[in-house]
Amino acid sequence: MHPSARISAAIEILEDLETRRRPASDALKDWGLSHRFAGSKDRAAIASLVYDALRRRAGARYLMQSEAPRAEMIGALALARDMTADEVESHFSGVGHAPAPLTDEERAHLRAKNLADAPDWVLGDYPEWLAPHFARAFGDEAVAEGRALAARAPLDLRVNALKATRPEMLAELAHLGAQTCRFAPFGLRIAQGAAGRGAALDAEPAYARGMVEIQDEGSQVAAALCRAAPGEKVLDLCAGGGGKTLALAAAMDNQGELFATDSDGRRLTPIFSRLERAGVKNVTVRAPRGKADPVADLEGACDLVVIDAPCTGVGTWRRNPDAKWRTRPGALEQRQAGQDEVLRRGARHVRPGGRLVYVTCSLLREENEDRLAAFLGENADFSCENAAETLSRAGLEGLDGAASPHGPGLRLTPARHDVDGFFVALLQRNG
Ligand SMILES: C[S@@+](CC[C@H](N)C(=O)[O-])C[C@H]1O[C@@H](n2cnc3c(N)ncnc32)[C@H](O)[C@@H]1O
Repeated sequence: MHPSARISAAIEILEDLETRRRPASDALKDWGLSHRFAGSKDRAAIASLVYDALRRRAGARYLMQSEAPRAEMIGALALARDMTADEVESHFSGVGHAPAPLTDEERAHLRAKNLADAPDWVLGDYPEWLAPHFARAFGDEAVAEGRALAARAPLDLRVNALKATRPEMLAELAHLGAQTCRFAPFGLRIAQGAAGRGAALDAEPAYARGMVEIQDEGSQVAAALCRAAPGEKVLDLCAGGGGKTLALAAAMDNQGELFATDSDGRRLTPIFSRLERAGVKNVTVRAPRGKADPVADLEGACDLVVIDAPCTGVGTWRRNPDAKWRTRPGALEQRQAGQDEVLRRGARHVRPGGRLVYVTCSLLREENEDRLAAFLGENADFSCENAAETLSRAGLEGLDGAASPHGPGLRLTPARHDVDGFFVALLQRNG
């Protein structure tokens, strides 16, 4: 397909999102099914255009003074792709499958490119309703953090220490431009290609054999901060598809016991094949059965309980820009209640002297420091390590600027650390 025809297709998909209010991945899939002539390169390029438009939706709408999908696309080409007004116009020729030429009004807004008086939520490209929450979390850095969350993410891999070493995998994946990550001890990073095209990892033998896993560097650091050690009894209470479980098992060198469960059994489905592929032997998956607690026997018995809590996922917007517009204000309150509940549940399974780790991929205080403070207020037998202690115990002293300014706990952000946003707090149950 001609690049202009891809832009037309992306506008069509943005219109579909607007009218049917459904996830971008569903709309893209349906578009592919009904346009079978489009090859994989076309589909990837169209998806990248749609996601770029979602990343810069607030800025594009403000720039173009319109919420129309076509205006979003024009604005996004200027803001996310740095196209000049002439370049944008060259795609909107109306010839063949290209979108119709710009109207005088569209041309005027595009050429003025005026964001000078835009509010912070437009400059940072986050939903208006989140503006007070961003200001509360980041103060003067709200725009910078929003902008970093609106950027494209690189592809991060974790070398599976059960099967390979980082130097081996660095050499194995050199042709993809792999580099060592800045903070994660087993991390490799592969930059995105032009126009957001990622590396074809599925075709790599190292990936097929479980020597590397896809995992954002922030998530890898969160797992490393847990200090899971060989021989320990560990519970991963919100294991989902097993991203953290695999990292914890590798840190334990397959020794000791690691229990993985989740309140939603369907979410555990991918974990079985992932464990197999990664050569993990010390994990027992406990899927929920009816109302019975599948880990009731572990109460008061675990050296370490990891709570990778359900959250709004604000920290993952770089990879999932659709989510920032789909999350509604009510979701935040709902998440907070879920987080309090899962913290209470997790605490019961920690042995005296054991550790409880609270992790979210959110950056909002309401889901992080506030939940931690509420938990500590109700549970005098737990105390929270300070950030410097947590970093030095995990051998991650180099992680500058990670101490949360709002209380104990650590905050990794895309603007400061160039990783997905995460919050991590290490709690100790007094002996
Ligand atoms: C952030 S996701 C987990 C991601 C996963 N740990 C990973 O690294 O791939 C949060 C998970 O918590 C689960 N969850 C929500 N409430 C829960 C509860 N009360 N007990 C256990 N799991 C819960 C959700 O079903 C969801 O799968």
